[in-house]
Amino acid sequence: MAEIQLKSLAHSYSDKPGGPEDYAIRQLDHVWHEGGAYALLGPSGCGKSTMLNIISGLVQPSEGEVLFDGKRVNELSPRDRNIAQVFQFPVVYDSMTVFDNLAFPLKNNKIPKSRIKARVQEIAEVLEIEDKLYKKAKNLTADEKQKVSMGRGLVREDVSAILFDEPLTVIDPQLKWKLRRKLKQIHEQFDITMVYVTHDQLEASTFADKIAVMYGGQIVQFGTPTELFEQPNHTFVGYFIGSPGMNLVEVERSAAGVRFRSTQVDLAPWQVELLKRLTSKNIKIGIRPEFIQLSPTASDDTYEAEILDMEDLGTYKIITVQLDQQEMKVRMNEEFEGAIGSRTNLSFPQQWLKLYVDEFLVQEPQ
Ligand SMILES: Nc1ncnc2c1ncn2[C@@H]1O[C@H](COP(=O)(O)OP(=O)(O)OP(=O)(O)O)[C@@H](O)[C@H]1O
Repeated sequence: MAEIQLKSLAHSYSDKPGGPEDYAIRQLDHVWHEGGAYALLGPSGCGKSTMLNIISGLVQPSEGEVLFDGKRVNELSPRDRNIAQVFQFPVVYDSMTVFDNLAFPLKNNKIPKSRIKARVQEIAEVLEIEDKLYKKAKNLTADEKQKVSMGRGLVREDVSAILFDEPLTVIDPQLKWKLRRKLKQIHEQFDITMVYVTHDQLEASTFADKIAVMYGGQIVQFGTPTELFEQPNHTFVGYFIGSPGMNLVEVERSAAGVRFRSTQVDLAPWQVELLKRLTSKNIKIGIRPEFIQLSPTASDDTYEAEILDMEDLGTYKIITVQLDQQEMKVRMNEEFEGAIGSRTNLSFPQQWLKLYVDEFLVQEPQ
């Protein structure tokens, strides 16, 4: 097991990178602590696979250092880094039995035969493939093959970390949740540093204790699922996490806060104060659909809006409202009654109204 530290890391696939847009990873510092269960979450092309490949040694970073337990490993080959990597598609030797596939990494490391047998048996039991041990891998289903791929990573006791690159892509939807739970159990049992790459927020939050959200080659937030939901540090996190994502509205400065068109939105005094000190005109307010309140009656702190649409999702409803030409989503419980085309009154509880300048959250001074 190891702590993995990325120090001033950047990577461009181009020999002569011009601007930041030529970088798959833009200057970042990050630590994956020993024994943690982490997810690396982000949209296609944001640099997730590049980061995993840099950690495992398949890609040499153009700038910066990779440290395992404080020691630089940039010059070490993938084999010498002792990292197991599980890819989207199973990597198994079809002509070998499941036993031989699982034993392969151990035979390579010259582990005694009796130990290999015991360890392969243990891992096969954990993955529930012990009845397949003497079958040829080519006769397995896609998800069984992927279990073997995972097993090949888990079987080595000296492994520093296991990196999973969208490992459930080829798995049947019904089996996905089962395998995800299995991975979680494996983490608890073996206490190995695990980094799980996905673009699916549900997969990320069921597997990981902490999630790194990646966007445009940068980690824009590293936090627990609750932190990412309640306190998104970047507009992208607000938009990407949640279903639907955060309502984000472009605004301008005003005396007591901000405004869009003729709608004045008061902010907390500390937010007004900090906004005065910043010069950027790229200002947004953000509020999650779960935190907007709707009421049939108007009061001093409500805004009159129109209900444009209602989507009944069984246990809750997603209401689309329009306030001063601005559409917003509101999540209400199933009892909510309202008619499309009717008026309603919105309020934005101050604790959940976030302010973003240049896409980053303006944080309350401690
Ligand atoms: N071998 C390569 N040569 C050149 N550019 C590459 C190479 N691999 C990736 N890229 C580019 O680097 C950027 C990051 O890609 P990367 O595969 O790391 O993202 P990702 O988040 O893993 O995406 P996906 O989920 O689609 O795999 C993308 O713009 C991609 O086109």
